[in-house]
Amino acid sequence: MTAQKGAPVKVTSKEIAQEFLDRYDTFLFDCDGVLWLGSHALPYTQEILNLLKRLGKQLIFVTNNSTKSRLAYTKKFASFGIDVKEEQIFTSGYASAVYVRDFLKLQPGKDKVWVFGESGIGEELKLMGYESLGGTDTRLDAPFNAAESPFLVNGLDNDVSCVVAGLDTKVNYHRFAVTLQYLQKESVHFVGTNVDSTFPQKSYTLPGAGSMIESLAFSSNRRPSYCGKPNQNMLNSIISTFNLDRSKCCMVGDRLNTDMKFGVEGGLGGTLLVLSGIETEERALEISPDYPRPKFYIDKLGDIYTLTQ
Ligand SMILES: C[C@H](OP(=O)(O)O)C(=O)O
Ligand SMILES: [Mg+2]
Repeated sequence: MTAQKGAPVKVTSKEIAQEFLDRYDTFLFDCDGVLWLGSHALPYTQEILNLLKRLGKQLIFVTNNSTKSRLAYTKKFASFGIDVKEEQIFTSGYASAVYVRDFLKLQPGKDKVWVFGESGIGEELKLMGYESLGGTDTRLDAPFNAAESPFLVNGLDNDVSCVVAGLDTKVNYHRFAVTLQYLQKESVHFVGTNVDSTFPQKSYTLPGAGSMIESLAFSSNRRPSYCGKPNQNMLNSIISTFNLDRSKCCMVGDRLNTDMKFGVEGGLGGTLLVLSGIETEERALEISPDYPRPKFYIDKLGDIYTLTQ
């Protein structure tokens, strides 16, 4: 891993903030912990994004949160008064559906996908022509009983060729039990949306997708192919889609082992760690073999707006 040369620089003055803005043409933004915490927008999120638009910067949003589709995320942005097009948004659910289509090359109309997760996964798969089972099916909310589960009493669906697992805030033993049956079939691929151990909210840090996917990995004794950050397939497709100059791009995120690793391993011109989500200043400054240090860091993204006005 290419370590970020030199100690991270904290953005605390107008001069540093302006120099930071002038360096890059494109900003790739993580969402949870950077722009918002759950349903609460972080301070000056709308203002800083509008400032960047006025400066002619390109904005791309890259979230490991697979619970919503790209289209659903445009509605979340709109609820905060921010106009974002679907094409600007990349989720780990979308990256997983691309992996199913382009890497596993499953056949729509023939190969089905069992989903452990929320609507964002099934909706992206559906847009690519795949039928998915499980996911938000409310029959999974019932307490698990092997003799009564509609997913087991008639046997597993033999057309299921892949499991895609992500964050599921309605997680229960029924979902784990049926998903494990599919994972016990060697012919069924195991795809994980993202490795995040936790999920930042306004007042709490909650279990993240990785904590659920790793539970499935442990019980099935199988390793998932993770598709979200820091997987470089997602960054490579973003770079080629928008024909970007990596040296003029900056990744902005709140997590060292996903967002900062994604940017540094992707050879981007810079990284900005925000301390409004998962990480602390101590962790931003420590040298670790597991993740790179950011080039810049800041208490919260909106400080760039307040420092430069
Ligand atoms: C935390 C992560 O989302 P992100 O921070 O990548 O938007 C997730 O929701 O699992
Ligand atoms: Mg985040």
